[in-house]
Amino acid sequence: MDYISTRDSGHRVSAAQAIVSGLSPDGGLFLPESLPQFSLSEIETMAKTGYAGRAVAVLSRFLTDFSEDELREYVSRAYAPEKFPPKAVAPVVPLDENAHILELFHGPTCAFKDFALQLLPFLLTASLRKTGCDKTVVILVATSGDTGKAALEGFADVPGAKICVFYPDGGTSNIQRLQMTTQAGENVMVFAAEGNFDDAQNGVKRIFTDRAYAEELAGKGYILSSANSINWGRLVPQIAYYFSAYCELLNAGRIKPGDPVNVVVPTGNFGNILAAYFAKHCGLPVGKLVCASNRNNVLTDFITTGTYDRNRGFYVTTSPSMDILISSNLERLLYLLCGRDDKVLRGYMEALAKTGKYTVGPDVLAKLQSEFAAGCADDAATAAAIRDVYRETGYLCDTHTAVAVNVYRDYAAKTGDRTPTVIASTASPFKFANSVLPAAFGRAADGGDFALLAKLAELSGQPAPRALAGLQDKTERFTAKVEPAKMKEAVSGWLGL
Ligand SMILES: N[C@@H](CCOP(=O)(O)O)C(=O)O
Repeated sequence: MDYISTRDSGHRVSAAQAIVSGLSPDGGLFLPESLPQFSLSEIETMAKTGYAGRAVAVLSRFLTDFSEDELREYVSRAYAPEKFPPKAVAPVVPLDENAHILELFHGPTCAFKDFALQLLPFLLTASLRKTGCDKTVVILVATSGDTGKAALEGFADVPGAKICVFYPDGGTSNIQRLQMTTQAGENVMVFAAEGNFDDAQNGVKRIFTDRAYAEELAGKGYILSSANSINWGRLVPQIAYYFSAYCELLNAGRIKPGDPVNVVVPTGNFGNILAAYFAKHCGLPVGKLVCASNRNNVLTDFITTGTYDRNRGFYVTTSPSMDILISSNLERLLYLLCGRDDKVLRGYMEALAKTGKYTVGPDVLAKLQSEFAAGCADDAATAAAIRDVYRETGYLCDTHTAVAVNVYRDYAAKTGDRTPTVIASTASPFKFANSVLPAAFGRAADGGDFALLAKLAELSGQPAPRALAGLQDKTERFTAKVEPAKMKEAVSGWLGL
């Protein structure tokens, strides 16, 4: 199967080439030329296997230049028992009669990003081989909190790879920051970028599309790639866990084969919900896709009105991984909704770059609204959702998941939709103990990060993940700051150019 750039439908590459490049040189994102279809009986067969079997079944239909044996090996290493709990890689926990939490935070860095970023190093190094590239791959990452650590963990000391992460200075939780700044590995670098996530992401995209810089790097034996969800290799492993969630519901007798489920996703860069959209369009019985945002509610407004307008205040919230106003993956959805018309898509993206806004036509808006619902929750509503869910069910959710629960409850109340629902839980509550502790238990968030972790463990009766509690014994290695305009120079300096 070939992959096509959203900004030039004539630009076709193999899966391996798409994974190596990350972003298309024209600035577009790669998409499969068509979507593989899964029948109900194939989904029922998947339900009889474990997580690895489901992941291989999905990946092999998208990554057709990889053999099933290769994929099986990569998947078994990525989701090995020392990284994810073997019987509960992506468990589904009932919240009430209709709602279920898909827990995606049991990997090494306690966030859903591990599903893709434990696998991407295998996919990327194999893709370099398949494309005959003998250069060292330099992975640039912009993060609002979770991707950065997951990417560092995945790529640390991977031969033939170097990784550099930019996080917004002051824009992540302190635990998220420490996860990154204490990262071990000879091939890793972390910078605090001045400004917000959008500034960091724009800076990284500028570097990717700087052809002269790519040539300069090539001359020194380097090639750039991305571990953000602009890279197709980041997105495709996420499609697998929506199939897995459906299988879990079937196995638990919560649904019958063919029953539709709604999916609610807290999202900033639109990658996680887009993975659910792809699962739906590959044949998974999904009804509504509910897009949940925090106070940075540019996506809520877009889905409600058809106008995407990033000209608004940027807020630092208690769900920092979603503090984003330029949602990269929306470009992929728009391309599909406008019938793969690259000219129309380029028009939207040019308007976004020049004016910070665009409005889609009524046909695109109608298609969008037929599949997506949207809502948002500010920090107070998020805290109230954590408190209510904990009091009602004993379930402790993190701030991002709480945004989704709040939006789901609003959606269900407004529409009366009682379809069985999967709510993606994207991070461990312990990553955000400073917000979760006061919300769930009414305790003041004082005493330092690790005292808060310990208190949350004590009051909830759940152990704090070792990967987080262990941070207190680690030394911070990375303290450098950089202006977004100087990110390229920072990369060059780190590479010793
Ligand atoms: N929420 C992300 C922001 C980057 O998104 P990605 O899906 O492109 O990696 C984060 O936690 O960094």
